[in-house]
Amino acid sequence: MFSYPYGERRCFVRSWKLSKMAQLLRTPLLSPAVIRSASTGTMEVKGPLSFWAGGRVNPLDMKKAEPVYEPATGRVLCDMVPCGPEEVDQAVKSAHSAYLKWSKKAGMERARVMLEAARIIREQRDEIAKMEVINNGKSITEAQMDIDIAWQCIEYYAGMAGTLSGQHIQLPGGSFAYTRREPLGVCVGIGAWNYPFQIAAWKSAPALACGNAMVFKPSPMTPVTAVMLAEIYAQAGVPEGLFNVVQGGAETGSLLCHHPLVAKVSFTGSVPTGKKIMEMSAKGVKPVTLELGGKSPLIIFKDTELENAVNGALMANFLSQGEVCCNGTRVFVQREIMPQFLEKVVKRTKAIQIGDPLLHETRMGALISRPHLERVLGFINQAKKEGARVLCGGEPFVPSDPKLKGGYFMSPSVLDNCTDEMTCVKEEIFGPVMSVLSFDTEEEVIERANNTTFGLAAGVFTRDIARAHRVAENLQAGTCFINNYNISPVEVPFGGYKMSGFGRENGQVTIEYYSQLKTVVVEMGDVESLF
Ligand SMILES: NC(=O)C1=CN([C@@H]2O[C@H](COP(=O)(O)OP(=O)(O)OC[C@H]3O[C@@H](n4cnc5c(N)ncnc54)[C@H](O)[C@@H]3O)[C@@H](O)[C@H]2O)C=CC1
Ligand SMILES: C[N+](C)(C)CCCC(=O)O
Repeated sequence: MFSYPYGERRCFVRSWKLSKMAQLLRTPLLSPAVIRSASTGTMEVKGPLSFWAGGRVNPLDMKKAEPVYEPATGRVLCDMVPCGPEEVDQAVKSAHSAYLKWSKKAGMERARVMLEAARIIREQRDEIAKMEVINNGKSITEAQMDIDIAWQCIEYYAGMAGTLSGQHIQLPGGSFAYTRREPLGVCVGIGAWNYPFQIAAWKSAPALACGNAMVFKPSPMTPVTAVMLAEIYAQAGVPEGLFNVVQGGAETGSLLCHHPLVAKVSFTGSVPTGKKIMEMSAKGVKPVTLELGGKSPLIIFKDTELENAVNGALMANFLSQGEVCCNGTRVFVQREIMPQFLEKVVKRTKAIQIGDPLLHETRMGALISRPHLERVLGFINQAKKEGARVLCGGEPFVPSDPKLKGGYFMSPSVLDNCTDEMTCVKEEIFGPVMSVLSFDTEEEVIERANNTTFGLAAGVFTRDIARAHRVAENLQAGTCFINNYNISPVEVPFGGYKMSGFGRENGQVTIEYYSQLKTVVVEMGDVESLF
């Protein structure tokens, strides 16, 4: 079992040594001009990618550096140097001292700084989106939407910071009680690689609005843009240490979960890791938010407006090369309209332009890594063996542009003839693979849709409003879309049922996951003692 290795005094000595050794860099990682002049295959990111105490820092042991790849070309983009126990301790301590200052500010004071951060993101939106594309492989059009959602999220919670308040409760004899909504302290965010900047914003915005500080660990595959967010918060005027980035993988993540000064962990990623996060956090009785995977159903009834349903199915499956946790990958189509639906959906899928993700006409970029691409292609092979029919795609794709030859591309796929028992229908593939299943009745499809351990999202397409709401009521999922799919306004709570996790991100309710309630009881009379 892991136990935190440092006592307070030793920790101080080590911290001092580390701060002497570590060079705190306050210059931005990348200037907007450098990013603007970059194109696919040209970018190199140099210098420290971790950030605490208001500047970028390199971990002590540079020998542990791991290469980070540009998915569209397969080139090395930068090195990711994981943080060990000493660096994690430094970052958490820097967050804690910032928390002591930030939590004493009025909500409106916090709001002003957060609005400035949102403004800077808006101003630098195209550059951040470009870096996201180079590091993640998704298309620039999508990355720009992701960055827009990120600043909107910070703006939304800035607006909420000034509204945080308690209750006044009248008690007998003029006595009363009141409640205070207080921050938790240092919150940890652990992110996945599919929405690197957006996940950092979804976690930090409500945390900071409530008066907390955050230490964020991005996925080791996408370390770049979280540091840009840290620089933006610093530029906006947060206290030094309020939003920190530590780089690393499982080991660094586990150090964060065990650190005694950490009050809460918010995690986005796979179910197996989510379980480990919960176990580790349980040792310190720390609350967790878990945003895990899914195998969401999308149900299309025969009375639907078919063009919209086809658009919905494409949006439900092919955003970010299918690497989206809430994707509606089990598409149930009512038998009578199956031929028309398949004809249209296959035609549209074949027309998806795959290629250089920095080009505006590209609609699908590269998957995150070579092993992940192979894993997704493995699911297609397995599906064929189990009797599914590949109507299109499902093959490695080599773009004509020579610089993209080493990229991790594949053609988006539609699988027909699927049954509920097939691996492609049961397991999260996390790639551009749509499995289509037919159904006859509403009752039957609800039962089949719910027959999964996941419960992140679901969708229904129909013109019958009573049916739409009845189906939404009966689907076991944290989000149900009616006549659309995968839109994510920041005002709307997002999170899972069943093994897709718990806790919510976005919306008003998330304030409750980043704050705690204190009750203050005030006696106005004399104390009546029983003794
Ligand atoms: N819900 C979602 O949005 C996502 C779901 N996934 C699912 O997970 C699969 C694997 O993707 P990964 O990035 O490998 O997900 P993962 O769950 O392994 O990693 C997510 C994050 O957790 C960290 N982590 C891993 N092990 C940890 C540990 N023991 N303690 C603390 N932190 C730890 C990782 O470094 C990363 O930052 C995907 O193929 C997909 O099925 C992946 C990304 C996002
Ligand atoms: C933005 N949205 C709704 C398409 C996906 C966000 C959830 C995730 O991290 O996969």
